[in-house]
Amino acid sequence: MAPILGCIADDFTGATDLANMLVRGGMRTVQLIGVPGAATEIPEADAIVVALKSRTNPAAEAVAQSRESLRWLKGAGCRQFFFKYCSTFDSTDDGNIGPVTDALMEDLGTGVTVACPAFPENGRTIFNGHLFVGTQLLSDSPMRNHPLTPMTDSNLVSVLQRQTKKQVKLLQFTTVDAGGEAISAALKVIESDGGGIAIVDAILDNHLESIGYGVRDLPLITGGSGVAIGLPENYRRQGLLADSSAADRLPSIEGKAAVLAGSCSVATLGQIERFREEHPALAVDALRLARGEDVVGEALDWAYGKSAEGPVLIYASQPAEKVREIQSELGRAEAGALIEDAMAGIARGLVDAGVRRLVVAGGETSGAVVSALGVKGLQIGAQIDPGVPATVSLGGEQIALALKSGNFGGQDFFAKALAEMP
Ligand SMILES: Nc1ncnc2c1ncn2[C@@H]1O[C@H](COP(=O)(O)OP(=O)(O)O)[C@@H](O)[C@H]1O
Ligand SMILES: O=C(O)[C@@H](O)C(=O)COP(=O)(O)O
Repeated sequence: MAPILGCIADDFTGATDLANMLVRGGMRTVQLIGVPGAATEIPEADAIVVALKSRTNPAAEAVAQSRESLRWLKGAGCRQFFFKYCSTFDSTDDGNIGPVTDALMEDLGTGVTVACPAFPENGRTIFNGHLFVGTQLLSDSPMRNHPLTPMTDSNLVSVLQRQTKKQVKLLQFTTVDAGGEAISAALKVIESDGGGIAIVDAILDNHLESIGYGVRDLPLITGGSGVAIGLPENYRRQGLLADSSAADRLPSIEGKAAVLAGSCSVATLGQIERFREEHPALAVDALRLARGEDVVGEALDWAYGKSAEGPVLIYASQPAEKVREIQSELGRAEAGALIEDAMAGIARGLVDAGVRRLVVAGGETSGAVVSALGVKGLQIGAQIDPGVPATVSLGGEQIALALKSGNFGGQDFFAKALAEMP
């Protein structure tokens, strides 16, 4: 049977996060890496998530890749489509959430969609259009210091309106709290009133379930993984999805293990500190990289030397003040790209030396690593922590991978992931 839901994610950890949510709902889900081509086989799955690395690309590139992915997903037979971006709405005033949403709406011939990054399980809630991270407004949270997409405005209606030509409207809490029928009625009113993109308030999972029901007839849904909670039940009700208890089964993978971190989020910095207490750890120095020193070769030699001591950690992550210093010397994008290339080279070297179990922290970092490993797709397994599943690569050498969004995971995430990966 053809897949039901076709998803386009703007980064790799975001893609696994969404896939995790769908698998939890009983949908067999496959993640494809990069824009699928004519020769890409349609996987046997209920949902396909195309993972792009487009979050910080120029908007025109992100739009082109998203459109091409949509074309492929339509060709694969998907009936509903999902554009996944970060639960902290990571973007700049130049894009890419607005331009990609506009293009997908146009290609699907729809005048209305929702934009809902809420993910209460990970502390992201939306009230009166304002995004909260835990108890803080987005603009007061550590996201204001993100190395690539600093978020300094919590009002999502304003943030999105700066990125799109469409009208951005607010679907308020009172409507959401009234349930799925009230939400679909409100969306119909928006549609007949000139259409647009509705930022949708949500505080609890039951709001996301109502939103899931309320968007059952929309061709396109946009948001974080949370808003996917209610979708599998729609498909079951429509007779499209069988009960599937084995949606998260993975093959087991033998081999050495390592952790790579390029995320500078507060959560990742804490996880690094914790892992360092019991495992060998090495910091990658961005300024030495920029001077052309063989930092990658040294890191690999160090890792080979430590391989008898169990899993090693190699990280570029630094606290915000240090990142600012490095960026003022190298440039924001340049520093990011330089470090991503280095982490990719280290991952390649580690896998060549027999590593088969890899935890990667950071969305952009995961994109760089997975691309360098030539991984074409990921089979999605059980959740390790909210938003992060275990996965196994598809095609070529099988590698167990846990791709962790910078902000996600408990303090012992790295050790927990290595213990729970297949
Ligand atoms: N020490 C550093 N200085 C500057 N930039 C860094 C440093 N360490 C990592 N980066 C860059 O910061 C970005 C982090 O983004 P990402 O990997 O998506 O993490 P997150 O998931 O926390 O957003 C990457 O481009 C990475 O290369
Ligand atoms: O929605 C989320 O928060 C994540 O799925 C996500 O997109 C992660 O992005 P990074 O923080 O850049 O890893």
